Amino acid sequence: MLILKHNFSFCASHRLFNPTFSDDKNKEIYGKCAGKNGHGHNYKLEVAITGQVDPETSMLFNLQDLSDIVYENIINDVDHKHLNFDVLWLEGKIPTIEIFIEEIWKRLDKSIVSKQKNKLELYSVTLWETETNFATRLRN
Ligand SMILES: Nc1nc2c(c(=O)[nH]1)N=C([C@H](O)[C@H](O)COP(=O)(O)OP(=O)(O)OP(=O)(O)O)CN2
Repeated sequence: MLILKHNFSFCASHRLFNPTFSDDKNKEIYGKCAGKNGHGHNYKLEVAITGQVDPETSMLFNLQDLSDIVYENIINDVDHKHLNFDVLWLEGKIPTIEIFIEEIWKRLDKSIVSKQKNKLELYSVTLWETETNFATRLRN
């Protein structure tokens, strides 16, 4: 099995805050991440795809095309944005790494499947919020 990967980075701010909780409860659950004006992260994103290598092109998928898909569907929407206010597809959600990566997965899975050839499919998405806090979403 071959997995082809491309890495991306972007900057965004967010606030971990549940509007149905009191300020004290938000502070208790999210700690400093509940701060009124939010805080920023230098996010890193790894996108991995799998499929068969096309014998004519010797490529599983052109990495430039993968990069274009990720920019169009994710990076252009979130880079230098506040995730709680500026991103339509995160509206009404608490932008924890768990929720953020799931929404990224859904968008990329849809766009990669729609260009499917050679059994191409999204294999995994890994999102780093900090050097030490990160999550991986694998296909179920
Ligand atoms: N389950 C989750 N826990 C936490 C999330 C999350 O999205 N899901 N997010 C955060 C904060 O947004 C952020 O990641 C924490 O940053 P920081 O405290 O700076 O964390 P570091 O590990 O980089 O720094 P330490 O110095 O090691 O604390 C928190 N939790």
